[in-house]
Amino acid sequence: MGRSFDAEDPLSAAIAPPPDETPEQRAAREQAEEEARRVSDEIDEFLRSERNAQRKRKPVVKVLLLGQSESGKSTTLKNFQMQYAREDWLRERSAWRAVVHLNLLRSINSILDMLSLALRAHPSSPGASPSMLSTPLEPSDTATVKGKERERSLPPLELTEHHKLLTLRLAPLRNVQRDLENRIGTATTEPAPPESGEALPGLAGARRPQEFFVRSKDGWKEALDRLRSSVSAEKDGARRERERDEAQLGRAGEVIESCREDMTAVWADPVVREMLRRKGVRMEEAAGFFLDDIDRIARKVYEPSDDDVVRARLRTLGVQEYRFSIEQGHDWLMYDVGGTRSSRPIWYPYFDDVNAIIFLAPISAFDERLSEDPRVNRLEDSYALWRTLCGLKLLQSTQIVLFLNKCDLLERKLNAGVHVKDHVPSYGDRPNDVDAVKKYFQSHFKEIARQNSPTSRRFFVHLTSVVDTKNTAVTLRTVEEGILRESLRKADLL
Ligand SMILES: Nc1nc2c(ncn2[C@@H]2O[C@H](COP(=O)(O)OP(=O)(O)OP(=O)(O)O)[C@@H](O)[C@H]2O)c(=O)[nH]1
Ligand SMILES: [Mg+2]
Repeated sequence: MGRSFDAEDPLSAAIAPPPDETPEQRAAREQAEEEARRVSDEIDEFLRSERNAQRKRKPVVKVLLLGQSESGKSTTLKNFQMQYAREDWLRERSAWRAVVHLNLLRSINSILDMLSLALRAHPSSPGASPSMLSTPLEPSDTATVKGKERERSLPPLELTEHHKLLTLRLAPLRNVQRDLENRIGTATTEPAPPESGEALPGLAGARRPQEFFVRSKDGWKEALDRLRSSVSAEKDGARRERERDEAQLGRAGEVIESCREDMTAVWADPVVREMLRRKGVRMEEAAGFFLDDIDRIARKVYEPSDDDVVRARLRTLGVQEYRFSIEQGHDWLMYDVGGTRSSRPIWYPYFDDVNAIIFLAPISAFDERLSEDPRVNRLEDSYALWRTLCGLKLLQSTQIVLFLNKCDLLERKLNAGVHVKDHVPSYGDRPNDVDAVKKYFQSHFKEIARQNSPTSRRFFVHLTSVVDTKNTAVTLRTVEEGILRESLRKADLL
């Protein structure tokens, strides 16, 4: 098929065939033009069907996960991901190896810190001074530290040369921890307490839009990407960097494996356990607890299981956004935010158009303090946040689902002899058993919602342990159906 060209028109002139075109050249040109037209038609058709599909698509359901730091937001998101985005989950799973190893090293090194200090203060150790006993190192995570006074009046710990040897042999783990922290990034370190006395009280006073920033670059999603070998492989420089990183991770794995037996020995040692007991340190309750799994995970070839990934701790900085396709073609956008006080101002811009909020309050934290502000009780902080959210006019028609989380830790704590009324005076003489405590906290949150909501709203609550993936799957299914029904109702689609 030929084409006519207008010699006056500069564009026609520019694309006109050469005047001395042979019949073969002309046939080839026409064939190429035909092919180009076919491709162009295909593109047009593709764009048309995409536009139609967009029009037919059901509305995106937006869900925001809120709660203080370590309340379990990212863990809840992992449960969603495991259930609804299985492929992504499997692709990412082995990248969690370094995070699990880091969690383990932080626990072991904090025990070694305490052990070294106790060894120096031990009466048989040369150069020991009684003053050393009064300045024990705090563990690096949120394990509770209590009973320092009681510790001083007890007989000395039966520390031996064997303990000293163990601390020496495990010394290389400090460098490995540092390397892994550098490798994974700032999401691995907990925030420092505020320097001045004025911390952000809940959300109040934090509404300063000019401070809005998203540092998702540093969040756990990106930290994982840095650990995933397939990322940035295309450029030479990036490939060299990746190979160097992989070699570094490989070396870390070797050192960890070579220390496996000694780590097991430290954690199983009765004197070490007694030392922790005297200090009131309950490692089992700290985030990222893997000390009971040393034999399985302190290996170079270790592959994290689903449960390991759910239990691994990497804090969120900024806002992480995830899209899931949940049944019937509904897309869900979930936002996971950082929960520390300084992260909270960045929650506001997301309140405008979310369909639902899942608010997590870790009820086991009734005897703990915020790591970013040790003056504040964690349960009180959750109450304050809940009060603020329930009272916001902007959210008055947003569905809020409350997860009273970490029920497993609550039970463990009560069984260990911790009394709620020692930390929550209003608990009074109610029984110190798990059902009574859950009921009490639940009614307290319900009452806050009732008193502070601008208009009456239904109280949706779930008692959860989101590290228990089986039960959480059932909870999420109920939550998902409820949120979907509510958002369809609002969009007049039901
Ligand atoms: N035992 C137990 N551990 C939990 C539970 N929920 C979360 N965790 C653990 O608590 C730690 C903190 O959980 P995350 O989900 O990282 O907390 P987060 O709310 O995302 O914290 P930020 O990112 O700092 O705001 C992780 O090690 C989790 O495995 C629970 O119900 N029970
Ligand atoms: Mg998080």
